[in-house]
Amino acid sequence: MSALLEAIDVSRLFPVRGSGGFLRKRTMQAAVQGVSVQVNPGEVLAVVGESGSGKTTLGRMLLGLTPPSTGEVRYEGRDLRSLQGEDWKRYRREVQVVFQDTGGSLNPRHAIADSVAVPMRYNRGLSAASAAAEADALLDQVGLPAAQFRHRLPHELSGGQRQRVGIARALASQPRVIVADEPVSALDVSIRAQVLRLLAGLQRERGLALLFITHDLGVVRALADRVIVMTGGRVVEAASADALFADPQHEYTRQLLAATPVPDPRRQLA
Ligand SMILES: Nc1ncnc2c1ncn2[C@@H]1O[C@H](COP(=O)(O)OP(=O)(O)OP(=O)(O)O)[C@@H](O)[C@H]1O
Repeated sequence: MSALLEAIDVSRLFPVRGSGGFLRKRTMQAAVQGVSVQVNPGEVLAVVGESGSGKTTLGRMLLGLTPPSTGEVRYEGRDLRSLQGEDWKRYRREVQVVFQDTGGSLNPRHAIADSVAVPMRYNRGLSAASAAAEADALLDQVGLPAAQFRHRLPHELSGGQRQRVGIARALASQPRVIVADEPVSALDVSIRAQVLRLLAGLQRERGLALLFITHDLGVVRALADRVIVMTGGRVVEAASADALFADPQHEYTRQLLAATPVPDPRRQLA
């Protein structure tokens, strides 16, 4: 199977901050070093590792938000740097993101139905009326009945509801890939499973590829087909989820598994 989205030997350097917050000239630190990863159509690939291991930086490179210092990112086999005009727009439309805190990316003065309709109009050229109808249908699908929710403002929603809007907004562009960066970590434990179940259901129904960034191995076990494990900006293990949990190969993965109780996946999403 050929990869839909891939990083080939990417590294990303950032300037190191001195203790006073000053940028020390020419002192650079690699957030990601020599990482290759393939996201195949329709699969759930989890990127797991402790805080600071480079997961978000890798996700941002795949999203075209942070350019790699070296190496390349390809969509459908083409280097992002070579994409122009319609090809670039199509990539931006087909590869969407769900952040940890969607609230911050929603316009506080826009009704949520408008936030969902905007990408339909601008990315897909729908008329205002078609976008409004489709936005209503999407809100229904993510568990926010449109009749009740369409006119609400972001601050009138709970964190879990805002995250549902974030998912609807990502889907509004009819993506083929969603990069979800810790999408439930900021939510109350009690509602994490609901939002995860929603994401997993939509991924399956729509055959989306999902790159799921998390430090939560329970989530990995419940959702992922494949897993890559990062530490210190490098990938130390890549395996199917089943193989990773049954027979971790790398010492770091074994430590991660030993440090975290991983509940039965059936209970996570049941
Ligand atoms: N814009 C930036 N400028 C400077 N350093 C950065 C920047 N972005 C990331 N870093 C550094 O790169 C390293 C990796 O960060 P990154 O956010 O990718 O890790 P992470 O695994 O996603 O961590 P977390 O789970 O805490 O978000 C960290 O040391 C971080 O401080």
